[in-house]
Amino acid sequence: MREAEPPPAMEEEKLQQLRSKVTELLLREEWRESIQAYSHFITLCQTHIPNTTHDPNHLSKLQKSVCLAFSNLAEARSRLKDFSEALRDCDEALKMESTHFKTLICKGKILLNLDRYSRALGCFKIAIQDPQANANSETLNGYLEKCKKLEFLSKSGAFDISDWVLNGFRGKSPELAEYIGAVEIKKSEISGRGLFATRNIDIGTPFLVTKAIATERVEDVISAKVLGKNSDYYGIGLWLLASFVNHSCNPNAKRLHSGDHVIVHASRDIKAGEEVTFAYFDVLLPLSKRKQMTTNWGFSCNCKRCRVEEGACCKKDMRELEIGIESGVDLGGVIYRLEEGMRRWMESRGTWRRRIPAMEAVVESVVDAVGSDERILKVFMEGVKRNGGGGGGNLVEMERAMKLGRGVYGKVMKKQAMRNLLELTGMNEQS
Ligand SMILES: C[S@@+](CC[C@H](N)C(=O)[O-])C[C@H]1O[C@@H](n2cnc3c(N)ncnc32)[C@H](O)[C@@H]1O
Repeated sequence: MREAEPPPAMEEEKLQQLRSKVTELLLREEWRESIQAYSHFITLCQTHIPNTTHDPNHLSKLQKSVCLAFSNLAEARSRLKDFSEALRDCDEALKMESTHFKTLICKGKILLNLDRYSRALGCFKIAIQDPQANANSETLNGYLEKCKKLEFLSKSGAFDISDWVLNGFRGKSPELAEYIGAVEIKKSEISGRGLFATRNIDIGTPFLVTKAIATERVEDVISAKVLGKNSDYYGIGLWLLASFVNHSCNPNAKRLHSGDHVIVHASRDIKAGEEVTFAYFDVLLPLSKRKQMTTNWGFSCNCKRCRVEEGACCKKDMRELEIGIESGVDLGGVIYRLEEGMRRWMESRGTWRRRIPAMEAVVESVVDAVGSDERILKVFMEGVKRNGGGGGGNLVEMERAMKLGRGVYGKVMKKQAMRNLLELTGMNEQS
């Protein structure tokens, strides 16, 4: 026997009760419960829609309720970061009312979160034409500007994180967009697959800015860890494209974490076709310690530097260097002695083009390998200060400092900001 349909008044009352309940859940920000309740509410409304076709007013009211419920459902899902389902809910709402203000804002915000800047811009552009936009014009214009800015950044890679760096990586982290520069994934000689440059990349140039696809954090925000500057780094994440970058003890790229994003820049000039590599750990360590580190990481390092240092040609020099580092811990002294040795060697032979000797290999493995290490920059600054500098030398030294600085911080720092930073570290005292 068919169950009798409830009279419209009763049905309306039931819906009203459910409506109050879901609104309360939403206001209390109980997202999971809101999702359940809204889904139930929508199903209930949808079963009643066929019974209301004879009453256009009632039908339209019901459809409006469903549209709003889908919109709120999307909001609740997006709060739980279920963006794909949330987008589907937005589209359901927009099917019923293509310019639904609340849904357009919600969809725009979701798309922004998913780094779909131009589609997000499209949503906000429609929303701003709604009369309700007047009361929210500041927020809406903010979103429009943000979309335009991020769209530009994702196309140009013209990031500037000067303020944040100069502020010691504290405070508001810079607004970043996903950006993929001239790179591709290919088979690597180091191990498995690797990331390769498809064009020459100048030192300091950011060529990959990407958001973590998964994070696990102890603190609310993953804070930046740049060479020990931020000791409060408590988080792990998976950055898909960056995860193809192999380790090298002579790396040519550097990472900088900002929120969920990682910015990758060239810490040395990278040639087209060259593999992009990171230092997974402190590569200023001597060979024996680095071997321990790679063992901890679960692999045996197959980078060029390790292969050279393991080779017979420079074992003696490397041993001396290791003893020097282990006993003296005077990093500056070691590096300067090595540079001095290299200079003398060059002078005695009168040319740079001869066969690369052991000492040069040693110097290269220390200075070149870790040139993007902030400690090297500091040692260099101290050396410049100690030696006084002066006259034309200043300019050359400043250029070297700028190059080292770009290796450390990247071109993501404006030139003037970089100058200020270097001056803060003491470069100005000699001018
Ligand atoms: C983040 S993945 C790099 C991408 C990896 N090659 C792939 O094909 O997916 C890190 C892994 O690559 C390998 N690897 C990275 N650098 C290496 C190196 N210098 N020598 C040997 N294996 C390395 C190790 O197996 C390491 O666990």
